[in-house]
Amino acid sequence: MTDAVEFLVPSPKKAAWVIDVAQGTVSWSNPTAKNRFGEALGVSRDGLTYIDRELKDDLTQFLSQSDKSALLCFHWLIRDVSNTLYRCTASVISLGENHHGFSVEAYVCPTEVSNHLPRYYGRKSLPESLNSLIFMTFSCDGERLFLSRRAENLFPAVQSIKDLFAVSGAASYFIQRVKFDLVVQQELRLSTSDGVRWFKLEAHVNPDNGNVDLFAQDIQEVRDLEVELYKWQNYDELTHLPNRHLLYQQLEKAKNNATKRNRRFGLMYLDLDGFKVVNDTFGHRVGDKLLQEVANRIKNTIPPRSCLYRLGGDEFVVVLEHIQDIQELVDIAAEINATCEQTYPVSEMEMVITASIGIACYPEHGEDIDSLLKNADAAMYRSKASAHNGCLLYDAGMTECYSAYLTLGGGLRKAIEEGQFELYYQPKIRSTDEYAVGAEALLRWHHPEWGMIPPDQFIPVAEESGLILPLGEWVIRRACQHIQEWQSLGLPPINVSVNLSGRQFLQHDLVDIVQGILTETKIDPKYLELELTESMLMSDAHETIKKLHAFREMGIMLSIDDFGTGYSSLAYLKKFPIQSLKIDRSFIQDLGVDSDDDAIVKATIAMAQSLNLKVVAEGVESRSQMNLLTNYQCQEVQGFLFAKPMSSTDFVEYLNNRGPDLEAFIDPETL
Ligand SMILES: Nc1nc2c(ncn2[C@@H]2O[C@H](COP(=O)(O)O[C@H]3[C@@H](O)[C@H](n4cnc5c(=O)[nH]c(N)nc54)O[C@@H]3COP(=O)(O)O)[C@@H](O)[C@H]2O)c(=O)[nH]1
Repeated sequence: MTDAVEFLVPSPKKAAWVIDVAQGTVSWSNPTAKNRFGEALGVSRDGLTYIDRELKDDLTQFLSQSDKSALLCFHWLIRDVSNTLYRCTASVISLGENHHGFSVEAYVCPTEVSNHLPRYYGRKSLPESLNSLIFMTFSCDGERLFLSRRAENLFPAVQSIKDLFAVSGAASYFIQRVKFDLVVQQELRLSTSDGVRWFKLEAHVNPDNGNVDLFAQDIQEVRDLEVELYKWQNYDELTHLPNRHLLYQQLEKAKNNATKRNRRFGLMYLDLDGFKVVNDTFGHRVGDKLLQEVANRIKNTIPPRSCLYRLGGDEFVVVLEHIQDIQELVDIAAEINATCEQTYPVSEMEMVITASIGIACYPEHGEDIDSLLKNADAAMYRSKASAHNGCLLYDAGMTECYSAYLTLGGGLRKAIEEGQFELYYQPKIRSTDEYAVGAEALLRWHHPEWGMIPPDQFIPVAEESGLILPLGEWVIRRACQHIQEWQSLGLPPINVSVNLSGRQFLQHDLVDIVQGILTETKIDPKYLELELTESMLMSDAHETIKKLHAFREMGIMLSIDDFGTGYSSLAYLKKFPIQSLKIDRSFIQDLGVDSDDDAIVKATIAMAQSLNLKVVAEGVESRSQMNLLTNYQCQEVQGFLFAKPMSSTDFVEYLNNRGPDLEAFIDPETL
């Protein structure tokens, strides 16, 4: 190696070699070049490394045409042993008298550049392909020397390299790095004539003249896609709230902070009460709108520095850091409950929805994220089971109860197959003579291990899983079989009502199923009554009315259950072919105590009578309630004052004692 060559080689880390053009050989190469490029430098023969024939011809031609005293460069592409593309920059050097060669260095080459870079660009005008790239040259002081056509269009006002950058701090840092490292790749925001955009920059200091060659690749679209992808992975599309993925990340951070600083943080699990019914009856569009409204309301209720997440469906989680004591969490949850239950104007309706909340606090209720979430969920479930629109703080006893809930779904399927269900009957009492003139069929599950499970607990699970369809069909069939059995025992033929669930009512072949059961059990349809809820009627009104008329044409009685708790008004009910309505027991509870309830009950009875509807009051527990209802001219009552729900056998006995005389029997349809 000559002294000149040694002087030219900048750093042992950089691949560098020398080409003797006349011989067509690599006359010297440093270890980096040998290791990195191996045979790509040239083919070894007789102790010499011969360069590619075509390259030799090009270099020879280049030498013959150029002024060898000028610092000219020649460029070509080469791949290293791992197939990475490099750009070779060769400068003319003297290898002796009238004997010239090239000193070569290689730089990693961005793919886009590699596709366009011509074999030679020296100092001649840039070829078309390079003009379509964003390529710029600046002097070592940062002054603009050259801009390709595309760069010119994007950065027309650029005089100095600094003018390119959207953030001046980023400019100084980038320029410093280029001066120090000579080759820099970085993604930065540049100010273009189209506004600020993201670019991938690759800058090289040209070893021949110290100028900075800058290739820029517009990656704004890639960045936009990355942002979209991030949003898609971490945010809920409907409510724009962060999702489960971000929740786990924040919980980990909250836990680490709390552990380090010996602090608490709280977690609330929220689930909307009866949201499924809203979806089933009003459709998903209304359901979605309601979810957005609820999410906004909760977000505006929780304190700053807490965050609301949507887990999916109607489930939300609130994470509250910097909590002083657990009572603070309970107070915030109560506040959420209070704001949630205010009406929501959705699709020209005033909708009501409440939330059940379970609370867990770190570290008291779990030392890891999964346990905390599980325990808050268990508390939420417990809260929902005891009353809607409530909140409960986790305690250890809830876990057992919760696992029972989770296994209910699997148990239900088996229970249907193994006949663990039974229908109980609660009499409906005629106010004038207090005889039982009807009954409501109420489902009971005798679980082999857990004993009697109340319907409030398993009906929602059955709805969720779809098992309500076979179960609901079983209920109608069993009730009709009992009606038939009781009549064959010579008892007065009374009317029996069966509860329909929302999902069951939407079943497309429900009318056919009921018709099939009536044919099978041979009972007169007028003794069967279907109890619907207000929300069921609000769904697809046209389909609903069609279905209700089909039932009426069959002779089946129709009634509205839990009247007053839903969305409809008596005037609205006029549209439907129903015969009776049942005032919800929440209005009966405080009769004679809360004058508002008295007023509502009185007005409902009066209006129902004017519409020719029979009124049944449910949940009558005391004589004073009964007296008031009789005064208000309520035709029928149902409640523990007279009888709790009982098995069919007990009901037969009850009817024998309390049922109307056959001779004095009044046909329910005439009531
Ligand atoms: N889709 C179906 N739903 C059903 C079916 N069977 C029952 N259910 C629904 O489950 C809810 C709870 O029912 P249950 O535990 O049977 O409670 C009923 C009565 O026991 C109770 N009741 C009656 N009188 C009183 C009283 O004086 N006080 C008091 N605290 N409770 C009383 O009310 C329930 C009957 O309510 P309702 O149906 O609104 O008339 C309940 O919503 C059932 O509808 C089924 O087969 N399918």
